[in-house]
Amino acid sequence: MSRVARLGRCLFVNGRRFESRQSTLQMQAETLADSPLSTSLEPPQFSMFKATEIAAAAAACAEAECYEQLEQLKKTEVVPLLMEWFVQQQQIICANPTEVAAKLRKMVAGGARKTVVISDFDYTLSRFANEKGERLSTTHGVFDDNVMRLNPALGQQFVDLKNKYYPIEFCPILTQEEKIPHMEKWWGTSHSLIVNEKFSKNTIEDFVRQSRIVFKDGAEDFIQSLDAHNIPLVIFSAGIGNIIEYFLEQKLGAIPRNTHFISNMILFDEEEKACAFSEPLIHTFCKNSSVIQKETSFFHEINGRVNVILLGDSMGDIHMDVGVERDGPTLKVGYYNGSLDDTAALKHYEEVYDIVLIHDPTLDVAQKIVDMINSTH
Ligand SMILES: Nc1nc2c(ncn2[C@@H]2O[C@H](COP(=O)(O)O)[C@@H](O)[C@H]2O)c(=O)[nH]1
Ligand SMILES: [Mg+2]
Repeated sequence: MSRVARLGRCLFVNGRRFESRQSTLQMQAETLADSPLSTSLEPPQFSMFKATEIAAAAAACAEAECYEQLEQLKKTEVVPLLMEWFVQQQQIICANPTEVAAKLRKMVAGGARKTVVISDFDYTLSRFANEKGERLSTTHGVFDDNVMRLNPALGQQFVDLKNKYYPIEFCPILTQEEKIPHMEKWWGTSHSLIVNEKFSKNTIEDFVRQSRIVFKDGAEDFIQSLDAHNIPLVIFSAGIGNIIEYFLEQKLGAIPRNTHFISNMILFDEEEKACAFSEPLIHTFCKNSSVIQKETSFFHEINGRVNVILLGDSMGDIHMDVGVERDGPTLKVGYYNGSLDDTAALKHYEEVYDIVLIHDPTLDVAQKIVDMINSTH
C-alpha cells in the first residue's frame, strides 16, 4: 500500500514528489480516497477531516490547477497560427521561428498584465520614408527642416551636422566604440545650437506641427490599444522627448496614461525659452540601463512586467530592455530601413532581432502580437 502525503500543493507518494498534474489528479482521486493519509507530514488541522474530504479537496485543488494549466495551454494554440502568418509575409524575416514561438507562448501565457512594450521612436513608431520614397524627419530633424525657413544660415548648420554624422552612425565598418565620440559631438553640437538660439516652447510646438514626422500606419491605434489594455509603453529615444510629446499631443489629443519617456529633454526657463538639455545625454549607442535614472517615476508601473516586446530600427536599440529587472523573454522586433543589397547589414539585423521587418511602414506585426496576448485573457 503506498504511503501518500500532501505538503501544501505538493504531493508525495512514498516520500517522492509527484510532478505530473494529470497523473497527480488521477492518483489523488483514486489513492487518497482509500489510503490512510500519513499524518506525519500533514499540518495538524488536517487530522480533523476524514480522508475522503481531504481526497475531494485535494482532487478539486489539483483539478483547478490542472484546469488552469490546460487553459493556459489552450491559449497558446494561437501561436502557431501567428507564426504561419509571419512565414507567409514577404516583408518578415524570422531567423529562428522555434525560439520566437517559445517566446510568444510565454507572453500569451503571461497575458497583458505581465507585458511591457519598450519602443524606439525615430523610424520605429515614425515612418522612415513616404510613399514616394522621400526620407521623413527624425525628432532632431524637426529643427533641420524648420530653422532653414526662419534662419537659413543656422538651418544650414543643422543640415551640415546631419550630412556629416548620419553616415558615421550607420557606417558598417566603424565599431560602436569608434562611433560614440562622433555621436556625442553630433548630439552635443545640435543641442547647443538649440539652446543658444533660445527657441521658445511655442515655436518648437509649431515646428512639430509643420514637420515631416509621420506616424507609421497603425501607430495611433497601437499606442491606444496598449493604453486600453493597461500595457505600459516606454518610448526610449535618443531623439528629443519634448518633440515626441508635442507630436503625440497633436496626433492623439493627449499623451496616453500608459506612455512614458526615456529621452533627451529640452529644459525651459521661466520665460519658456530653451535653456539646457537633460543629462545624461542619450545617443544611439547608449540606449541601455546606463542612462536610466534609478528612481525613474514609472518603474513601479513596469515592475513585475516580465515579458518585453522591444521595437527598434537601429543596432543601438537592441539593449533598451537592459535595466528592466525581470526573468521573462524579450521579443525583439527590428525595422530594417537599409538597402536589400546590403546583405551584411541585413544578416546582422537577423542576428540581433527575433523578427526583422523589411521596409515595413506599419505597426501590423506588433499589433498582431499584442492582440494575441490580449485576446487570450
Ligand atoms: N536630423 C538629425 N537627426 C539626428 C540628430 N541627432 C540625432 N539624430 C537622429 O536621431 C536618431 C535617434 O533617435 P531614436 O529615437 O531613433 O533613438 C538617430 O538615429 C539619429 O540619426 C540631429 O542633430 N539631426
Ligand atoms: Mg530610431
